[in-house]
Amino acid sequence: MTEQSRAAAWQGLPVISVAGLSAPSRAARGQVGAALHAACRDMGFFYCVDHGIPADLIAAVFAQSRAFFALPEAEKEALNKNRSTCNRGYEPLRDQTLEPGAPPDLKEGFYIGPEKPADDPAVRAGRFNQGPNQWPRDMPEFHRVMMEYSAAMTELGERLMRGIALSLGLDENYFATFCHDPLTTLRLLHYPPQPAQSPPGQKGAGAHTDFGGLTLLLQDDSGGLQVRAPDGTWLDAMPIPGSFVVNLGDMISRWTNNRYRSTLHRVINTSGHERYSVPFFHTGNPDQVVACLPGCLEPGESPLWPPVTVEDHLRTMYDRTYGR
Ligand SMILES: O=C(O)CCC(=O)C(=O)O
Ligand SMILES: [Fe+2]
Repeated sequence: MTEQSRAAAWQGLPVISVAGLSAPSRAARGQVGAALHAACRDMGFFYCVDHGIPADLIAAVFAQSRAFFALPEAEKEALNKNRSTCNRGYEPLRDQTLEPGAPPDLKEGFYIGPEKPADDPAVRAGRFNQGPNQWPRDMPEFHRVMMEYSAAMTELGERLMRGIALSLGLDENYFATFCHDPLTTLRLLHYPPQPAQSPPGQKGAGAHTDFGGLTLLLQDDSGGLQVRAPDGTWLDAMPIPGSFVVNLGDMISRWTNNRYRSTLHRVINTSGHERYSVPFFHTGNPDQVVACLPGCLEPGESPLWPPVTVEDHLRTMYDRTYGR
């Protein structure tokens, strides 16, 4: 690696206990809001602890994910997301290029979203990323575990968005329409060890920002996730057992005119073994128009981006990174 990197767990990425967000006391919730404010402004990334997601559910998600990626190639291919009208299912190795100009990403994945039947009005209208999932046939626990986890994570995403509202001095429910019937994506990822003789610039996931509202990431103990600090160095986001790495997506930077950051990050799996991670994207309601918040503009300052809907931004970014 030619670029400087350094350990971030205690040198840059804060660890935030979010237990207070569920407290009846407004002051306790406000304290979490203040911690979120500093983290979102400085880094756009933090470790989230005391989140209430059961450890056995997290362990079950990892176990099912490992079992899925160990299936014969033909069984995974039968669920290729090319067969889905809404980007659900299996994403083969090197399918996505997150970093423009870099080699395709050395990762394979599996996409799961809210289940909508083919006759749902949004699905009939061809709305982006909405529709039925594809499920592996001979993994009896897979569906239940993933749906239970998605439901718990959707709730955690909503809870954190209330904290973000507080952190911006807004009404706690400011993002309620954004959190209503949200697009969410549960993404299982598997990174093979990166071979020593790789093409220049090869990564597991090229440098990118996330597209939606919040990302809540589980990572195993391999390491390899790096976050770009404001001074341009790459920080290693070391695994902290029991935590989520939370980062803000493009919707929050657009809302706040970059007061809160949607920060570049990437993965390089130099651990020498398989790496598994599970990002959950709380992308938001597809119809939400995201435009610069009035409180985030100084007199004479202009918005950095025009208003956009969640759905339009997401479609643009999928097209860009999957080369369509
Ligand atoms: O695997 C990771 O640790 C990060 C994945 C990621 O950044 C993404 O899927 O957007
Ligand atoms: Fe990401």
